[in-house]
Amino acid sequence: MAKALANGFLSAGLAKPSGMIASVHPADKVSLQAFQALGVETVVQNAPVVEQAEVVFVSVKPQVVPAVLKEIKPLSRGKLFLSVAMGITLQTIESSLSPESRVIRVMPNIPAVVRSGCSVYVRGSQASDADAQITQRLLESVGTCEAVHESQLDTVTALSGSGPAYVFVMIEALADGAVHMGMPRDLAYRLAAQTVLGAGHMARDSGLHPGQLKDSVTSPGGSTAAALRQLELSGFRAAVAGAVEQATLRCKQISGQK
Ligand SMILES: NC(=O)C1=CN([C@@H]2O[C@H](COP(=O)(O)OP(=O)(O)OC[C@H]3O[C@@H](n4cnc5c(N)ncnc54)[C@H](O)[C@@H]3O)[C@@H](O)[C@H]2O)C=CC1
Ligand SMILES: O=C(O)[C@@H]1CCC=N1
Repeated sequence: MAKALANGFLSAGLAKPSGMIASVHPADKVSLQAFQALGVETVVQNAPVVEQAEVVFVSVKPQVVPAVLKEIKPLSRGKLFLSVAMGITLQTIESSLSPESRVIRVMPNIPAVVRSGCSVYVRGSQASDADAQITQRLLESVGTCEAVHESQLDTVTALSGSGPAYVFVMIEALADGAVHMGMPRDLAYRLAAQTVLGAGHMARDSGLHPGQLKDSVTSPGGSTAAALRQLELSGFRAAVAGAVEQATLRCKQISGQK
């Protein structure tokens, strides 16, 4: 996620490679090379990052967050931390860093890499209006960004944080169906991806309910109606809604709420 954000900030012209520094696990050569390819200084300790940066993204796996916060606590005074870790609460982060640090929880998503992400954020107890503005500005440069209450964050994670994965599976499945019917795979992926993009655009911008948009595609007695019947028989809606529910529960499990 950090690489996607860095890439997005650079494409947006909001930051220069010389203005960023990234730390990676010493064994993680893939991340090392990815940040280096962006021209960003990359180190294998966290201290130089916290010492040099004013805004520090915490973008390690939730299980690694406690050890990283413990390590950087002595350096954290006066810094703004933006944590993208799922399931790690503001209370946990704030109590693990200097009381004079400021924390904001952010839930971005991976399309930030192409500046089509969507993010939400929640201000910690010490974060100022200026910190919220910095967060908003950074994340709006790579997509949409809005403030939410922390009680929404697990469900946001399950919907828009993880959501691109569900959509990628759908694109694969759409293409698989077309390939099964004899279409070349590259054409199938192009059409599937553009179909999702176009439908998403309409769902976002038309002001119409998704059900109305669905109806506009569904000619009486036609192919879409036949396809939709098959989706309903296969439990498509329940499968997708269930995925969001399961992901939310996993976030709560990680944060110790369940
Ligand atoms: N991948 C996604 O689409 C999204 C991920 N997130 C959050 O982002 C965080 C990172 O997830 P991913 O990027 O998917 O995982 P990842 O495994 O791709 O990245 C983790 C990064 O942490 C680094 N790392 C590991 N141990 C470290 C340590 N001790 N000190 C410094 N760096 C260390 C690794 O080198 C790697 O670059 C997670 O907390 C996740 O919940 C949030 C939204 C979306
Ligand atoms: O799978 C995960 O845990 C993270 C959180 C949201 C997207 N990826």
